[in-house]
Amino acid sequence: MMDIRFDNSMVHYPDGTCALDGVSFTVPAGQFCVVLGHSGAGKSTLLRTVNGLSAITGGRVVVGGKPVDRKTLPLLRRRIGMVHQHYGLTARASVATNVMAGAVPAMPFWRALSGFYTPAWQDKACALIAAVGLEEAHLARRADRLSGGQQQRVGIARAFMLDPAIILADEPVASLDPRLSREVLDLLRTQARERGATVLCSLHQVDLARDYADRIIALQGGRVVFDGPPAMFDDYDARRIYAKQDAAAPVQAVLA
Ligand SMILES: Nc1ncnc2c1ncn2[C@@H]1O[C@H](COP(=O)(O)OP(=O)(O)OP(=O)(O)O)[C@@H](O)[C@H]1O
Repeated sequence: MMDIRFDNSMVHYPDGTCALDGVSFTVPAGQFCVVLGHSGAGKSTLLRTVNGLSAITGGRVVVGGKPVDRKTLPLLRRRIGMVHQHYGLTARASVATNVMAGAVPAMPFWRALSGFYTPAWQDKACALIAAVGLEEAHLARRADRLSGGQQQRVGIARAFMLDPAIILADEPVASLDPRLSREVLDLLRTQARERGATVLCSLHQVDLARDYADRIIALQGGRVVFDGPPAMFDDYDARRIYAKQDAAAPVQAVLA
């Protein structure tokens, strides 16, 4: 179990864009924390500071008591699973191979290169594929032959291959319809709870955030403008964070 602490964290990209402007909050171990905000608010950047894909330019990000830096990152990355908006699967590889690929960070380089997975990894992948609700018949199917919802199930299984303490899910349901979005978020939350993982999940749908989050963080212009339980996140807050981008759109469109 690991917590994540943002301590006045800043990210200025080399072109001068300030994507995170002094963010401070702590995600306790085991929490399902949803990050909301309009496009460009800094959600992806926030998530990516946790596994070092975006380098902080000020403040600190502390994971499980250790600051994220060049020294801690190699080991830390093995404790972090990622779920992507577009699933991030190898299209022509099988479901089983895609899930086993989640073990690559813990494998010797030559093994990863040759794609040689030990029986233990194969068993683990099978168990995870079953846990995310995919039938055995799917094991050998090509990833790109699956529906979007099934592909994201594969993405979730892969993310749990190394028993991560943390899951970073960057808009995991943005490419799915509302029914599948709920199924996938249900699955992600259940798996994270059962396995004791802390989740930082960016979403743009307010209704989903309200239903699935233990806690909502809303970002605007790289700053935290809301931090609290879903029940406290009211329509006023939703209007406020989406006001800029959706000034011309009815609020209901965002809340629907
Ligand atoms: N590599 C980069 N170089 C320069 N600016 C960047 C880079 N990545 C992101 N940005 C900028 O930083 C700001 C925050 O971007 P970020 O992707 O974190 O936001 P977001 O809330 O995840 O948006 P979206 O929902 O569209 O993915 C935006 O202004 C974006 O244009």
